[in-house]
Amino acid sequence: MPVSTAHVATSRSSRYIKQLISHMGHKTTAELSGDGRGTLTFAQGTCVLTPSGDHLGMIVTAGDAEGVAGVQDVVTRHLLRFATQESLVVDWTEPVSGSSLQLVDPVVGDYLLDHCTPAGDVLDELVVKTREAAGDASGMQVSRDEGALLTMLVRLVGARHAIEVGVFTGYSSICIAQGLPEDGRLLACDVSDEWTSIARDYWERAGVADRIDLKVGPALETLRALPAEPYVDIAFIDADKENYPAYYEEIVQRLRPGGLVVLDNVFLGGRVMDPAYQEERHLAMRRLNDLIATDARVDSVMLPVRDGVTLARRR
Ligand SMILES: C[S@@+](CC[C@H](N)C(=O)[O-])C[C@H]1O[C@@H](n2cnc3c(N)ncnc32)[C@H](O)[C@@H]1O
Repeated sequence: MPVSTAHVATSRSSRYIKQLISHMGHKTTAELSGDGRGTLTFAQGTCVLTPSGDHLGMIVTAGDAEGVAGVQDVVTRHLLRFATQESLVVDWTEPVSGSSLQLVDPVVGDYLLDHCTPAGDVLDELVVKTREAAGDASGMQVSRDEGALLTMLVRLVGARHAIEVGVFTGYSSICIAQGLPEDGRLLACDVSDEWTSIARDYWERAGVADRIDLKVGPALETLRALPAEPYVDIAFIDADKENYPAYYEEIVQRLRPGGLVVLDNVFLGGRVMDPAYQEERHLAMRRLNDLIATDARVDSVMLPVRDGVTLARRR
């Protein structure tokens, strides 16, 4: 389903959203949610309006490019009519389908892989081993730049207590553990004995096995059994997407002030922006991304690293 967005520079976004919702509510379905977002639903498609201090965010989706143009036209005309005290520039992006979004240009992707700290022999060998053992599923492994980012974040936070949800063959756990001090601990959660047996082998080879406690079983049960205290310095979530909101909730309440939760795949390959995708994992990720952006417990930023990485830092 084609999607198009516009960021309109203005300090009056909340006011415009209320005006649009109130005015268009006479002609179409118009809803204002508790966090100030507006949704206009037309026969051709929808427009979601998001308020911000310095701009109005708009996302239009429709069945085809013609429908997108129709919704853009109605919303733009009304918005410009309400903007009597300023001259707004409404510049829509070309419509693109969520599943065909090019999140990182391959040229940029290759260039940045060549410009971060080398991963080292053990991690390079683990990439090869994972490809042999897991075939197509090896795509679940974090990339070298994302691994370097994890090590960097662990060090920047000065972490001693880390949690990982989603171990697979252990690449990201090695990156996290390598950032910990000698007496640091990583609680690594996964349901698979098969994948984590490879992880154990490579943790040994990387010299970090003594810092990692592996817990095989549903991660939600493992997290719920942890002390309900703010002792966690950093957590990395990279497992079943349907459970992300529950993982986030269990972890955020255990983060110490300044502690960080890192969430992988928050774009779901671009599908999170495209309402044509309505499976449970799409709905869960959309819900969580919206929640984190307005969660008063954390400061957050979403990075276009690979498939999207959110950093949420406990206040
Ligand atoms: C995307 S992979 C993790 C990749 C890993 N971070 C890496 O860098 O190699 C997702 C992992 O989550 C695990 N997983 C899926 N559902 C789970 C659950 N309910 N609890 C714990 N782990 C789960 C899978 O077994 C899989 O190994």
